Amino acid sequence: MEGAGAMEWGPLAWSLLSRVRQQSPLVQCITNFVSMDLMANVLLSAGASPAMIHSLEELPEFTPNAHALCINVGTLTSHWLPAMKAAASLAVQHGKPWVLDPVAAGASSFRLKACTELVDLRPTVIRGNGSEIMALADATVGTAKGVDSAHNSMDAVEAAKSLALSSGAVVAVTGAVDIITDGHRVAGAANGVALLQKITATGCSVTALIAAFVAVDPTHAFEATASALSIFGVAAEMGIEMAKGPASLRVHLIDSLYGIDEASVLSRVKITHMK
Ligand SMILES: Nc1ncnc2c1ncn2[C@@H]1O[C@H](COP(=O)(O)OP(=O)(O)O)[C@@H](O)[C@H]1O
Ligand SMILES: Cc1ncsc1CCOP(=O)(O)O
Ligand SMILES: [Mg+2]
Repeated sequence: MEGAGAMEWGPLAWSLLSRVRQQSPLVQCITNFVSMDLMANVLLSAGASPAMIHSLEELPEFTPNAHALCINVGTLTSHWLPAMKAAASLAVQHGKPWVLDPVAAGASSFRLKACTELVDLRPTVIRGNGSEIMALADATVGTAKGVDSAHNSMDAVEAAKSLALSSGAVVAVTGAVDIITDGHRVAGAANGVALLQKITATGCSVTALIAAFVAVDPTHAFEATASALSIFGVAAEMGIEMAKGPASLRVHLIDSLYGIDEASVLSRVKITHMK
């Protein structure tokens, strides 16, 4: 697939979503207890095949067969960390893309150290909110507000670029405008609705959606990441037209992602190069 320099973003995002629907990539998710349900349903509604498999004993047989891996430290314990590291290493060893969600990276030194060690295992993409990306880039504890962001995504652009350059990953910062950078290029995806912040695990779920998009085009992680973020935002924009509040938005988000068509993608995707 061509990169976004040679293509419009709308057709590119539609092409990637179509490939997810056709290929139904197997996405292994090692994720927190809060997000498992929504994450699996978001992946299914986009056409991917989720598997929440995290036992250390199963990884050598399972991870090499997955098309992408998503690791999320939301409810991290010392018992889960070895499996996360082993899965990340297996993914890299077998040439599979993997995506890190450093939930509440700055909440404790244990969590920050774990996230830093995972970053050292070379994720393809890191997706977090503004506070998480700033904590990870600066290796600082205490600036976050638990799992929610105390910063705008725009506050974290320089931190994201620096983390991308030091880690080799594409870094995405979500917020009113989602920022995507490989350290050189910066794009902004302006889809989505503010009410997504009132549904737990929407950030986790969009990270898994990024894994599904990267699975079908691993050599264009920057474009795949921007496209996944924008498509998720478009589904939320369509969903909110039918929703009465967070609970019904959750339902309509899943329905909209399942039913989204080419015309909606082409008319609604709002991705722009910022640099
Ligand atoms: N103010 C906002 N306006 C529109 N969309 C938003 C806003 N804040 C967050 N989002 C969207 O909500 C989803 C979750 O992002 P975010 O809340 O930043 O992650 P997290 O749940 O990890 O903190 C993303 O799709 C993001 O684009
Ligand atoms: C509430 C909570 N606590 C630990 S993980 C988690 C879910 C966080 O989900 P998200 O980062 O998508 O808001
Ligand atoms: Mg999060």
